[in-house]
Amino acid sequence: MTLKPHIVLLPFQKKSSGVPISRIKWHSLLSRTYVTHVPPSNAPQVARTRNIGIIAHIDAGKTTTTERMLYYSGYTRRIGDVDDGSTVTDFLPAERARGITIQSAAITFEWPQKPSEPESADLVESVESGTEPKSALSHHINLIDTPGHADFTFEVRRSLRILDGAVCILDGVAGVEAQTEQVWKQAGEWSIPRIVYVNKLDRDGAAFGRTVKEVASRLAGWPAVCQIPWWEGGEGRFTGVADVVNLRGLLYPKGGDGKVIRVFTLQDLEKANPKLASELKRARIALVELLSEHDDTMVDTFLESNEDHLAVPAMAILSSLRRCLLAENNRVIPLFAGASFRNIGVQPLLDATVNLLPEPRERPDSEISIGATKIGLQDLLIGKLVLPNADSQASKRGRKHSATPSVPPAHALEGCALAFKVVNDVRKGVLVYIRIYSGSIHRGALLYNTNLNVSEKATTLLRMYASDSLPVQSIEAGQIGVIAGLKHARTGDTLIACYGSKVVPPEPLDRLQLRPIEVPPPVFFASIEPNSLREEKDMQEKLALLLREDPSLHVTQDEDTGQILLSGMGELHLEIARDRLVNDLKAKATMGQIEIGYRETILHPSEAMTKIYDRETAGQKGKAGCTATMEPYNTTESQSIEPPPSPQDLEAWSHERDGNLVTVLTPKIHQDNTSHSSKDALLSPNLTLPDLRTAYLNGALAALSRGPGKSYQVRSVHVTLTLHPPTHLFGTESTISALAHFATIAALKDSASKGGTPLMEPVMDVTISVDEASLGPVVHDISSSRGGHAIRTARRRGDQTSH
Ligand SMILES: Nc1nc2c(ncn2[C@@H]2O[C@H](COP(=O)(O)OP(=O)(O)OP(=O)(O)O)[C@@H](O)[C@H]2O)c(=O)[nH]1
Repeated sequence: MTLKPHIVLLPFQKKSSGVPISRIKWHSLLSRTYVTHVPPSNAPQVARTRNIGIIAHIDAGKTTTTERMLYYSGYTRRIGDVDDGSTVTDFLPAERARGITIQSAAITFEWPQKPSEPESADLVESVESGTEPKSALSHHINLIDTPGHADFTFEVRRSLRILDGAVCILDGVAGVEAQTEQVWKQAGEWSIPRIVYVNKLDRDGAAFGRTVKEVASRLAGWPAVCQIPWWEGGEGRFTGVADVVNLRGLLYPKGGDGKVIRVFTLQDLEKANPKLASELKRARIALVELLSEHDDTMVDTFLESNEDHLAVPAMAILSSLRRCLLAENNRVIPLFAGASFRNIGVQPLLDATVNLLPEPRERPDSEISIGATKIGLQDLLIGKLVLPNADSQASKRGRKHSATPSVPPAHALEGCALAFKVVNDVRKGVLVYIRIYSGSIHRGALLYNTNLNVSEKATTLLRMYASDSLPVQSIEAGQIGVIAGLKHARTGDTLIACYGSKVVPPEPLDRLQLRPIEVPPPVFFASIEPNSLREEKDMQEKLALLLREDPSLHVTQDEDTGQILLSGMGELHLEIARDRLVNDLKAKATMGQIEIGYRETILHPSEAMTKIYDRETAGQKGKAGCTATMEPYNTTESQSIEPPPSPQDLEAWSHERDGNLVTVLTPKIHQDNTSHSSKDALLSPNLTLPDLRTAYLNGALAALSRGPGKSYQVRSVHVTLTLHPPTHLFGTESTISALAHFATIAALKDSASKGGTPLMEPVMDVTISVDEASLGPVVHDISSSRGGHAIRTARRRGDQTSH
């Protein structure tokens, strides 16, 4: 089979050296005319959609690469520059001022550019039958540019969960860096297929071979080298790439914008640059060998090609790479080369994202939860879920328990989306970025927020092009879009649309939540004060908006001083939050010094402290009680800690949160709501056992949020709350929660009276990678001036750095 590249080779030109060189314009095929037409479709097809993220260490060149992508796709007419603050994606003033990406920006563009003439049916058929690469047809790319700084890890995680694939950019000089390993691991947690782009190969000290080795050792995979760098004269200037899949050289004329590329076939290359040609052949052999180890079809193709590595068709290699990349537990990492700043290598990278990374339907079913039940969304839609009624909220709403299990009315679900980002736009107001996981969301649809239990109307739907937007009528499954004007939705909320615009979806769809992201506890805080009393309300509103945008920020109020405290993940995180609040949202407020979020703990176990509530409220008799005991709890040994031994008729339930363990002990409740020791109904009719546990847990957590010493959060304690029938009966959820709160505070005070509440400061385990020569000074610096301890130094395999 001969591979027809989706580029037109212009007639050979003879250079003075006599070497034939073909000259192409990337995607110039798009100007061809065709006879048969595909009917135009308004909704972009899911198969032609890629939801792609760019992940990397800070400064690896994510924004620079994104700017080139936008330029080559025709979205921008000039190339934006990070260094003069003229990029499209880093559009926040703070991002432009600092030259770093803070918020992920979602941008949509077409790659290759949509042709002026409709695509021919022949071409579509060739792509569908696998004789032409997918990149021969225009695709809809939703690109998320993510921040690289460690303080914005949460922002990266939030973007990662909605991606179908990712491009990991490496700095060709620095290689695989600490944050690269981190984000790589995080992307792995969501099983996101990833390709690697080695950038900055134009810089002095760039080492492609070493970077490939680091990909193998530090990202724990098998690098499938799809391109090798083309250095002028073998070691000089970086001038292009040799394409291992298609066996050709792509030379970028110096100083150009990268749109014109000279293509060399292998035969051309053998004459023009024999060294590169032989490297290219060796790389091809290695690629075919690697794929054969992971993909049986490649073994067959290799045998059919008379065991000639060079004769294996390019399309077979592309398909094999794709199969490996999409396989469960994949370890093959396709690797590309370039220098985005010099406009080298970006178009082939775009082709690779289309050809290798999956479309939304090729991803595993998205995990959802309905109460404590976890299931795939598609499984829910095809009726695989049967919920036991104990888990249902029926009892909460005063409905009687029913013996028959309930099947969720999945057919009522019109659309299900995740709000993955909230941004306040100066002109357009609050924009909520959503990814649709099922069905579609139409303009005017009533959306039920299952996290907040509120409904709101999607009056305006938009497709975003960085800071520009285009109104649309609907957003379909697999797509990313924006809803403007929502008043409540926060980052991470699940939004549900039901047929018939029901205000509350039928049970249990009202509790359907797409897998949430754990928000890590904050470690730094600062006070925020309005400049005058009149500004307080406005500041509070703007803080609320900031929290909708970024759930890793927390706002609390000191009960004694009334001071408002803003806490976050790091100093930079809080500084940026202040910039957003004061400069962008124009709140008239001042932020105090950034301080460390200490924690309080206890040293001794407490006595059992019981609190009883026995009173008539609104004509109803109520009686409830709770006993709390507390003991030190070592989180590092949490695996080995078992729930405390409980008497035979008691049942233990434990929950760990922010380094504390809360155990709730209740009698074993029989089906008829009685227990072993009593024939009376144990729980009031409006209360289920899960409700009771949640109420206890909330009460205990509220008590632990403020220590008795210096009002810092309490950590490393184990609270045990016990419900004793028949004393502790008939409370409502809020009285039970309040009792658990008071009982826990009493236990905390009792422990504190025995040995005080020592303060704990956050300690981080940090891995520092340095070259061997700098090891001594760095260790000295850490221990002498920064009070740190180097726990271990080790040499990375196959690399000159120690950590
Ligand atoms: N020499 C060279 N410099 C590059 C290249 N790509 C990016 N840079 C420079 O590297 C610096 C960082 O580039 P960015 O694109 O902002 O990197 P980033 O990964 O988006 O950075 P953050 O958003 O802060 O995480 C800028 O000064 C770029 O001009 C390249 O291919 N070659």
